[in-house]
Amino acid sequence: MPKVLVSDPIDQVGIDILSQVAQVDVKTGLPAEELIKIVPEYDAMMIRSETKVTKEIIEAATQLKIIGRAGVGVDNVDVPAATRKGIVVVNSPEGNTIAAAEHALAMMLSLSRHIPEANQSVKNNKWDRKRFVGTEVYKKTLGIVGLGKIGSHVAAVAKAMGMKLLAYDPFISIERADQIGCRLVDLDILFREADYITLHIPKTPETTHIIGTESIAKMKPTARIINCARGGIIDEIALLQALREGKIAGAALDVFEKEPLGESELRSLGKEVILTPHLGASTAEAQVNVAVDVAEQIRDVLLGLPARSAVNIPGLHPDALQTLRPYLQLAETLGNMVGQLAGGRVESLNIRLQGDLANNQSQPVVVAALKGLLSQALRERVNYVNASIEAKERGIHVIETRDADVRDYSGSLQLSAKGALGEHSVTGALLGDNEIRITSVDEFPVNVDPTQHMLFTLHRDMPGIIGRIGSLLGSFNVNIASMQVGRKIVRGDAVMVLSLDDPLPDGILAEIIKVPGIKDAYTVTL
Ligand SMILES: NC(=O)C1=CN([C@@H]2O[C@H](COP(=O)(O)OP(=O)(O)OC[C@H]3O[C@@H](n4cnc5c(N)ncnc54)[C@H](O)[C@@H]3O)[C@@H](O)[C@H]2O)C=CC1
Ligand SMILES: O=C(O)CCC(=O)C(=O)O
Repeated sequence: MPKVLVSDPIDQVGIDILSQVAQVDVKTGLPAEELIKIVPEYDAMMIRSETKVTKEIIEAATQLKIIGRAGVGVDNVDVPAATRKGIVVVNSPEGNTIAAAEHALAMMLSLSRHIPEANQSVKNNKWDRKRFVGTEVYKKTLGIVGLGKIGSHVAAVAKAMGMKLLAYDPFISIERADQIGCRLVDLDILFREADYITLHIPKTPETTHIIGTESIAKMKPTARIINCARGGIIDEIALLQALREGKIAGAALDVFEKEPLGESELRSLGKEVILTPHLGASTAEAQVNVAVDVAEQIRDVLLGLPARSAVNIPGLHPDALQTLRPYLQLAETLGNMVGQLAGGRVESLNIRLQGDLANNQSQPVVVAALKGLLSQALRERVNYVNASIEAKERGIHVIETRDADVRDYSGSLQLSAKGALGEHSVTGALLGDNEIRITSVDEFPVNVDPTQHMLFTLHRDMPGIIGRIGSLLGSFNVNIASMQVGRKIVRGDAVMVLSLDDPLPDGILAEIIKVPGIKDAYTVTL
């Protein structure tokens, strides 16, 4: 039975799902050294934000297949290291959207009405109403940085509260922002005009310290900042100084440059600052959502099924995946075949997606072709996660072309690879029952059912040649299952594709090439 390590607190519903297929060990709060020691035992890890899955932990893992992050941000996982090792990283992109958005809105209202301090004051037996006069959010301007899932929900609620909405998101269209009721502006305008600024972006090199001394200098002295996204998007030292000097009116932070927040002068500030311990996703509903979402994906991957929200392989809706699955098999077979025809050391792979395959959902087909191409060299080390990165590291130049007008079959795929034995191409399609057919080799039309052992020849189309090859194979006790010849003109060049019941013995290729009229011969083993 596979083993799953749950190293952060996860809702029981997730543990129950995993327990159907695996032994589940819940060990929370382990130091990194302990994780490095025990990770070789595990096939899967399930985490929230506390566990940092570092390169060292990933390198120590010997059978880890999947890391499941019960939440959105995967910045606590070294995704490139996982990818290189072929480990799938999955998350729950939507499970805590509402929780995080509501936390940001709660922070905004709490800042406006000083709720945490007022509450503390009453609990301290005071009745101080003057100190806690607040401001309304109605008709104020909210600047939303990052108009994705959480930012959009914040926008919808803020709009209902009568706020004016500005947004900055370089990856969102004006039409989408219009639909949400936001005016898309550049960051400079947002900083200058907003009364409240709420951050809903991932932490990346571009977004690190996007709020710092320079940006704060552009803000209104009445501005309030809310960060329920990631620590480090705000420069905490610059923020502290700005709050002390009254350059802005307040800040509400759920996330910090270092978590848990250690010694920090932010703690010493008054009602202008609200701090929560990374609670954005901490609602009962969100924790059930993310636990189910991620546990189901871990279960599926352990059962050999694809994950629906992998961050390091092309994601696909399950329905789309169902349609694409036979094409993935086709692409892998063709990739494997063309890699062998090209003789390894492939420099370039041209992938031509034709007919229905020319749509944008077919990216995984490209990955499958690369997986097939590299499978001779890397065997089980290559998978859907690391195929693209392995191809890149080997310097394989991948060119994709899409042609929806080629309609010989509903969808077909042509791969051309240039390697040690020159440039070769194979085209394949699926028959009605999803059976794979090779429909051309080096542009010569054929109709071949690929089998484990195959022989390809390039020869002159002339009488007697097929018989000679047949006799030669017979003399080596190799049984021919089927044979196909493809030619463009009579007595010109032709290809012969033989499916064999037996592997070709050593030395036979050299004999085949000696047959008069044979120009080249290749073996392929699938
Ligand atoms: N405090 C908490 O507990 C939680 C925090 N989060 C964090 O909230 C953030 C947003 O999450 P979602 O809305 O689900 O993600 P999302 O992917 O739906 O949205 C992120 C948006 O940021 C935009 N973006 C990316 N780079 C940008 C840049 N340089 N400038 C401006 N916009 C940029 C993207 O175009 C996208 O629209 C993530 O960092 C996530 O980790 C999410 C859930 C809970
Ligand atoms: O697991 C948590 O509570 C943190 C959630 C979070 O930050 C995220 O989903 O990105």
